[in-house]
Amino acid sequence: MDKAGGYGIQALGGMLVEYVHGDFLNVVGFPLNHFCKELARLYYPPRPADLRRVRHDSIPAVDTFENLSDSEAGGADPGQSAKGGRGGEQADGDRSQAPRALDAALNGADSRPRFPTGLLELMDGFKASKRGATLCPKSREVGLECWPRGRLWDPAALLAGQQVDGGPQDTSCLQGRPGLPMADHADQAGVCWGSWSKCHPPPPKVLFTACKLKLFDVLKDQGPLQAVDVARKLSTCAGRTEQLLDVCAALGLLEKTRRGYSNTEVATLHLVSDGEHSLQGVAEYNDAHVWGVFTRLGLAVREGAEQTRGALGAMEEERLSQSRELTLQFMRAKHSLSKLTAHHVATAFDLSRFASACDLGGCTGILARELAQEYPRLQVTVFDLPEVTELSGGFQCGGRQTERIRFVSGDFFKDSLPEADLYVLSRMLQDWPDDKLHKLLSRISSSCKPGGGLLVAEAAAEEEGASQSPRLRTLSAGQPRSPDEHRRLLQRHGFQDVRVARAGDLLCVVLGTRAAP
Ligand SMILES: C[S@@+](CC[C@H](N)C(=O)[O-])C[C@H]1O[C@@H](n2cnc3c(N)ncnc32)[C@H](O)[C@@H]1O
Repeated sequence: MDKAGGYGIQALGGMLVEYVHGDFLNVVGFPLNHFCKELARLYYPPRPADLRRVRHDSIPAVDTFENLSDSEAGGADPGQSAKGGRGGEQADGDRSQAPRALDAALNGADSRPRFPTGLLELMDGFKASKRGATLCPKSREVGLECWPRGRLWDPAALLAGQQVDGGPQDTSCLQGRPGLPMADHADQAGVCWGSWSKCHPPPPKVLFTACKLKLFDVLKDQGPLQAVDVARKLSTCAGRTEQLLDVCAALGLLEKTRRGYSNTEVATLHLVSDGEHSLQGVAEYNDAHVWGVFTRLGLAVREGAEQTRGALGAMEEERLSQSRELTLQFMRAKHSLSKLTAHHVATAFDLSRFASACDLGGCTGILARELAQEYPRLQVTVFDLPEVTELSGGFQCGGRQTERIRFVSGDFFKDSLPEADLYVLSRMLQDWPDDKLHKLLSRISSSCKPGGGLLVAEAAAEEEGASQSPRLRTLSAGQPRSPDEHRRLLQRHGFQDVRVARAGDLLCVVLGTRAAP
């Protein structure tokens, strides 16, 4: 009986406690959070990237930590965390960030999941691939232990009309669309799909189909379930559903035990449609608008990438004005991906010297929100096409930092750019053909004041000289660039002191400072 209440909340006695309102550690008896905040005010804080999440196994409900932060965000947001941190180059440091960074670590706010590289490669895996690769990319990170077979995508072999191991011929059985063999999608150059077997549908398509059927939602709420029960709930064919479930299990998206199928961690986190970190939007968009383009690989090679893009009807952005539903689908895809990367981009460098930023093509404003959250003095403008900004309201989730974010409609090729100390281009450059890319960069360069900055975040391509996988880009008129190519691009447009950082597995972030003209 050495405890005030007769038991220790940090030990077995924690079982008696339903929830804690406030600071768990205060209840334990030592206000460690407060103590550390005070320490952080005295000393320079560690970078978020260097912090490890503090775990207390004896804490009865981890949720009790969620709202401890008195940081700018007004509480813990599962979207903010310390996994990324000022990732690349040494930031100069900003003392005003100190309590926040430490709060985040101590308060368990670093609940951002590890970057699901394997899953995204699975979703995007059909766009380009490594020749002869087994496509088992870093799969352990996300639980994608193995793919059904090796050498799934080999563009060179496809073009040569050779057979490719383990590929699908017909996914229609899984989609309930009888008699629509993949051969129907074969492009005009005669790309041979014939060797894909019905038992080994293309992994991305399996994933898209499972998402579309809401398979992961059903298992989240009611799993583990036997195949026949899943089929009943989805109103699908029992035999085909079992095959779909088995392939999902082989891909590491589901677990199969005697009790039935259940979601793996990666599925729970990223494939359940209402999850905070759901990538359903990406799956939905890729399935509806990207998959079909890949099947026109031969046309792309014969007539050029822009032709292939043209096969969709128009450039992606031009099509946005054609349908509100398409625009929303596009925004959902960018939004869900950006949620995973925005923090890495915002913290790749210390941007605290800038008072204002403009995210060009900022879409739903996820990066703007992260920037405003990370830099308490920063005013952020999201600049995007009118059809996008008009729908952006549906993606906002409040928070104090939104007062410092505004949305401006316009076309960055025609309209004057909003004034800002820092211009941001996230995932904007690699899809544009060179002429448009240079036009955009030169407009930014003219608007940017000396001493101002340009921050570019793009999917990281291999460094020049590294052994590069052969690529066939079927979708885009642009091209991925290596960090050095980005550096030269910015220098060419009047930016100096260009620094490069890696942000997560996916992105390369580049920051340049506008030289005096
Ligand atoms: C590939 S998305 C990138 C979205 C976001 N930056 C991200 O990192 O997820 C391209 C964005 O640029 C916008 N965009 C395309 N052309 C534009 C233009 N001419 N003027 C303004 N925004 C444009 C699109 O509406 C879209 O939101």
